[in-house]
Amino acid sequence: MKVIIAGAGAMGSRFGIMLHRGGNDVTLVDGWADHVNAIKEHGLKANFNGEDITVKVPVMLQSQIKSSEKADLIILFTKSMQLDKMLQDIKPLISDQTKILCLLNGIGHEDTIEKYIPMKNIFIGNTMWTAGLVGPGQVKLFGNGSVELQNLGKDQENAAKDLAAALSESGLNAKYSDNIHYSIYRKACVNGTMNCLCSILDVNMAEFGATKSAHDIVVTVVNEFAAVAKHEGVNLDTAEVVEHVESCFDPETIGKHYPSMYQDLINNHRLTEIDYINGAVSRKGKKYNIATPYCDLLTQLIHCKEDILGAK
Ligand SMILES: NC(=O)C1=CN([C@@H]2O[C@H](COP(=O)(O)OP(=O)(O)OC[C@H]3O[C@@H](n4cnc5c(N)ncnc54)[C@H](OP(=O)(O)O)[C@@H]3O)[C@@H](O)[C@H]2O)C=CC1
Ligand SMILES: CC(C)(CO)C(=O)C(=O)O
Repeated sequence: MKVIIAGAGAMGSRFGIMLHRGGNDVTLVDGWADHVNAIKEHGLKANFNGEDITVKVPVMLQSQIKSSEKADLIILFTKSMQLDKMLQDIKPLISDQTKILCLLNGIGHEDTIEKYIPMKNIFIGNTMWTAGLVGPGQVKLFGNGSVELQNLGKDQENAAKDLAAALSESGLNAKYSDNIHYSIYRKACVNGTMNCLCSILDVNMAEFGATKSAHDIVVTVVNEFAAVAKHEGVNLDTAEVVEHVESCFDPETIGKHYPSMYQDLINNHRLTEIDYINGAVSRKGKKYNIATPYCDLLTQLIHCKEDILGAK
């Protein structure tokens, strides 16, 4: 399968490496010139579960895509703020058969994708895999994960199941979901707690989980997400979602991970995806007349931190 990874940062590199090792024809596309040049020159370097590996894969700078062979599958892995621009830039790689799979964190990305891609070719989902960028051309990958996905287009259920099976052949542990909007809200609850709180408190997920207030904060934030989701026809089982969120505290699995928002804001002084996570719940809360005080405050605190750190 010819796979393009559109957004080859930490997660795009993980998926690129795993799909390449699984025998697929993988090309990376990214907008960060130093990263692209490092991969071109030295290959993509990864510490993969403790083993140092180098993977030689083709890589293209997003601004320099001309015409090329069309992809069977494009996996979108930009940050939320970069998604629209990436979709504009990868047009030459898309045929009317190309499947587009979006695995970004956050709520509502289908609204952006639908502007560029016919519904029948759109697949959305989320992932519990983790990854960290060490520097240009270099990533650190540890732990296990999973992917859930579903088709947005009618009559594409078998295509979605085939796609999940193809990802699983490369070890990505992907499953078809028959209610992906539930799964996306459930994952957004993980990000709506872990990402902002670890960034504000300067801790990893296990360290946050070990605090006395962690459980109460998680329950309150999950309840705010659930109240908003209900207005959109998604009925979250809040007890199960809290349990799912708190499974991230385990230092034996992914607890030692610093969430992607921490990597952006604290390590790299980059703007965050907060407006697509807690910020999206705040906005929807106002629209539906639902109070979301924790999401409002967490969004404001992350924006304060962006200002303090001069994030760009
Ligand atoms: N990291 C994780 O563990 C997880 C992340 N996700 C989600 O996956 C999506 C992709 O996230 P992730 O892979 O972490 O993104 P990264 O921050 O690793 O990469 C995204 C893009 O940001 C730019 N960039 C990143 N770091 C730098 C830097 N230091 N200097 C200059 N540019 C930089 C690059 O593109 P450009 O130059 O075009 O800006 C890069 O392609 C997000 O929606 C995220 O929430 C989901 C699960 C886990
Ligand atoms: C790993 C996880 C689940 C932590 O919130 C994540 O999605 C991220 O880092 O953005």
